Amino acid sequence: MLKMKDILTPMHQCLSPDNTLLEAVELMKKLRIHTIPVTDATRRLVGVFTRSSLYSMVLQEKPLDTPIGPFMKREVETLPEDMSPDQLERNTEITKVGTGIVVNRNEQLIGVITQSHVVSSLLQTTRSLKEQLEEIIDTSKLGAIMTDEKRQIIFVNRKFCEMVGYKDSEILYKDLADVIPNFHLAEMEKTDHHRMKIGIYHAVANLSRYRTIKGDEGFIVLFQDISDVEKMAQELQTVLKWKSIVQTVINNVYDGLVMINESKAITFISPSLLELFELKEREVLHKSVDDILPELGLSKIIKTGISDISDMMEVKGIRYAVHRIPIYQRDEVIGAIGKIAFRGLDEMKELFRRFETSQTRNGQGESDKTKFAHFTFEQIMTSDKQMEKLIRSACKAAKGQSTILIRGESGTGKELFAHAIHSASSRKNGPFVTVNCAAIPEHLLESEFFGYEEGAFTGANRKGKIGKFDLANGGTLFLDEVGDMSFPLQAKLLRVLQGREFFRVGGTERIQVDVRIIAATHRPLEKMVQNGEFREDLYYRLNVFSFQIPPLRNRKSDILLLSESFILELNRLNGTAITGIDPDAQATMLDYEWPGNVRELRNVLERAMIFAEHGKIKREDLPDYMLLETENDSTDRSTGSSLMEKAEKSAIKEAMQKTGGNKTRAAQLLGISRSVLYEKLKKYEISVRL
Ligand SMILES: Nc1ncnc2c1ncn2[C@@H]1O[C@H](COP(=O)(O)OP(=O)(O)OP(=O)(O)O)[C@@H](O)[C@H]1O
Repeated sequence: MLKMKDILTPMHQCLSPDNTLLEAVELMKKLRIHTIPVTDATRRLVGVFTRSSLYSMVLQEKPLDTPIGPFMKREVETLPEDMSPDQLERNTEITKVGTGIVVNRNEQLIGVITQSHVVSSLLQTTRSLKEQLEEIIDTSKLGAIMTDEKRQIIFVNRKFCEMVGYKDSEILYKDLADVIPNFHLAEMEKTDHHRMKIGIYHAVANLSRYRTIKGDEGFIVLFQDISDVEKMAQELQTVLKWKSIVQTVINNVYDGLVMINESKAITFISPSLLELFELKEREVLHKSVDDILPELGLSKIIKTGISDISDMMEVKGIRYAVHRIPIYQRDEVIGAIGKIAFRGLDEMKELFRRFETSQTRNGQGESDKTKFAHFTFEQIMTSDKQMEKLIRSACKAAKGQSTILIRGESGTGKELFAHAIHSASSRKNGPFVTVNCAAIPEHLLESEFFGYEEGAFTGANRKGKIGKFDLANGGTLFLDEVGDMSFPLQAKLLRVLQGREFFRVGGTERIQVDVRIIAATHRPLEKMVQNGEFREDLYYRLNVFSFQIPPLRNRKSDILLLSESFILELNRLNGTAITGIDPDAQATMLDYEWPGNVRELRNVLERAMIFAEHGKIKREDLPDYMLLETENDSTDRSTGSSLMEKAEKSAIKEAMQKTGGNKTRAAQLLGISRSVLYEKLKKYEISVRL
């Protein structure tokens, strides 16, 4: 860029109009310029004495002492001294005069600018620009080459020489293809960036075209060395690999892990912990642990710097303990780790014990169980409208003294209802005694009900025994599986129900009792009455209030509601850490027919929870027969019932095999009652000797 101060020749000496021709020629010679400014006494410019002024004086043979005033040129092109470089450059391009006269604002002479000064200054600027550009290109991290129209290399920079391993003299004027054999112009032109290997370097090449002075087309190719980037990518891969290894280790070695920094912000949290507390990583990271998981009490470790173990705590029925450990750097606490244990807490038995004593367990021993009702209507969980109506009606019926008959498939909650009715009745403080009419051997049924007098039998029981009616005096007698009672006993029962009195086996004393009867059965009593298997009079005696509990398959919403509550209860009972059921498994459960109803649901969950151990129950944790049934069900619903029977048969066979033919245990395993198991064994002709 042209600058006034670089090209200006200051004029300390100049001419006045009175100076002679001789003085003018002498000054021209001395200053070696052809145009000399002429000023007045105040240095104001009045004209210029040029070579043409000199020629005309000589041609007119003016003597050497002639004053130059009349011969000087008066119209002078002047340049203001504060001209900007841009204006100066523009003026240089358009001016016709060889010497510019520079004046100040008062038209006083400052100096002159000659064309030769401008040219040499321009040359100098161009040269330094070229040098700067070459330096930039040469020190660039990009390899650069330039070819002429014949693909011959006419310029290379230092980085490119380094990449190809040649000196510039070995490359210049060589064909591009000879220097980089894998440089394929056609391919290069397809994309903006082309990855290629040059020597040991990984590079991205970028091609552009330019017009040579002759108007032909040459190329400029820039090569970006991405070896470092590649190396970084490889390192990143390794780091990522290690990250997943460490993550897997952390997830498996610890049940749950959370780390915080000195500002109590969460810096790491393991997936199992997120799942346990139903959190999302992005909502948790870098947030204060006091806001997200205050129950862990982790932040206090930052203050105390002393590690400790929490008491047993509980979330969603899953018990856990937190081992809080400070992280030290030199003597300073820079964070803390919370190690949460919730799987296999065997080693924490002591904590368990402490916890257990603070909880009231519902198992209170067999004898108590038979004497008191353990459930109330509040404990019957449902979100089903029909069930809710049923509960309301049963609640009302409970207030009276009438006999109540509860109907429903196996495992629907008939016994639960019986308990609840008793608990809601005026007899709630009296005994609640259960007799499973199907489980007592035929020949003992009578003595079970009515007891026997001392000496009625020989052997171990000769001391006598009071029967269930006696036991239930003042309370409720629950006759479960009443449809499975033998015909003769039905008559005896009817008599008691009518007269509220009976004789003990071997006794003569008439015993009177105040007992309310609640009976339950899954059997079709009406059909049995028709077939003469069940006494009609007993049927009417029992059927004063009758409640039909709908099967679980008809109250789908209860499947999930009950599951949720069973998971909580079973986590507590078995020390598992199940957080829920994943959507696939839920769909399977909703599809399934649940022949064993709520009892089967509980058993299926218990088994699945033991398989899954922690996290969510997955479809594969459910029993095979359920998967088989729901699979077949979804592929072909028209053959549903036969497939269900097939699945049921195989489940029963499996249970019988597993229990070595023990029907009580097999029925428990299947979640059905013994009498239902008998029926099914008969229906499917499954041999008891397996
Ligand atoms: N609505 C419910 N809410 C909570 N638990 C339930 C519910 N219904 C049933 N259960 C549970 O399911 C299991 C089976 O219930 P219950 O023994 O009362 O069924 P049942 O109809 O009497 O069976 P069976 O005819 O085989 O004797 C029990 O553990 C009971 O606590």
